[in-house]
Amino acid sequence: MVYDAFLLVSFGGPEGQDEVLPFMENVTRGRGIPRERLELVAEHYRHFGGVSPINAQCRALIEALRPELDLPIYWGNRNWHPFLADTVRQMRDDGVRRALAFVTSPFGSYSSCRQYLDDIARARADVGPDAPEIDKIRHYHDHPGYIAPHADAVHAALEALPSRMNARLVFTAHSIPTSMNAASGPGGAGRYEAQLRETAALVAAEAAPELPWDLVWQSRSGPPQVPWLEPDVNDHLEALAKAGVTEVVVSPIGFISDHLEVVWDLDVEAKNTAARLGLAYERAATPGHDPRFVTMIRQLVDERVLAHSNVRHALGTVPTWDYCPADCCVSPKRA
Ligand SMILES: CC1=C(CCC(=O)O)c2cc3nc(cc4[nH]c(cc5[nH]c(cc1n2)c(C)c5CCC(=O)O)c(CCC(=O)O)c4C)C(CCC(=O)O)=C3C
Ligand SMILES: [Fe+2]
Repeated sequence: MVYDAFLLVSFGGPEGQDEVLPFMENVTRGRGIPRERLELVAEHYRHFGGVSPINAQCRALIEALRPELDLPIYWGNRNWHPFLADTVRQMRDDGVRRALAFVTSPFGSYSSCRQYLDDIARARADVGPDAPEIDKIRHYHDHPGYIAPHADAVHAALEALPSRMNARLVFTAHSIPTSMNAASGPGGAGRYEAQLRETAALVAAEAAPELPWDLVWQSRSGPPQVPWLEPDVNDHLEALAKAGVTEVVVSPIGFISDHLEVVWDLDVEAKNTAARLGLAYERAATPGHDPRFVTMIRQLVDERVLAHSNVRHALGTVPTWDYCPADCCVSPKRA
């Protein structure tokens, strides 16, 4: 396949206090999120001057990608500037015909896959019939370029624990409604949790095969009567402390960078929970723009450009696919 541009697609985040509420409204539009939850999360952004770290992280990733890619690089977000529709319009004006899109989430599910596909489709429709074709790069939950930086980070965090006695690895990812998890993957195969479990197993095997580990969930939203994936990381820390664990490494394997859900929900909230319980706590880093992660993106581009080469880096067995079928990761509201 011939591509004439690379497109980074991300979540977006506010970059000042006056941008927090309009951003939050974009995120939650039509998603049934209670007003109190919205205000609570807005407060988290306010602690950082209303500036989410995510846009700077996207800019750093783009700079790291420039020497690796032979294609012009564009960037568009779901929820904040630069908005995807503006970027796709610019691509059209620049004469781009067919672009390859990399999404800043490695996993399936409506929130982490299909919603991005819908965003791309809507942006193209906004631009009109001469909008470029845009193909999304596959999931990369078990790519060596995703596993290795996480594993090194877990290793470094373990080294920072006071003794490594009675220590436990806690992997965490964004919680989603259980119905959304069930609808993840072709035919609704619960792929979100399955992929995350595989990522966790691979990172644990590479970083600390001798240690027990768990996969837990964070940043739950939505109305209380809707079931989301559990246990929550804070509840899990309580259970571990009760069971005699004294030291934990928390590894956010669900995320590629230290965005707000990492620097607030883990570095402030979960850390406070651990302190209250007397647990030694280290949070492992995310890939960010680690050179191996950047190389991974180049390899994923090559994989699609040289479709005949048949090289498909993967350490696990949960399959990945290039084009999501129509029944893949559908919104549970519409399912
Ligand atoms: C699976 C998943 C990922 C990982 C995949 C991916 O990376 O895409 C993710 C990432 C992110 N989520 C983010 C921020 C928010 N997510 C929210 C709300 C929600 N997230 C959900 C799921 C996910 N979210 C869901 C099911 C909701 C409920 C609303 C709905 O059904 O859609 C809300 C509203 C308040 C609240 O309800 O918490 C905010 C502000 C940011 C930016 C952080 C920054 O600014 O640094 C990032 C990277
Ligand atoms: Fe999908």
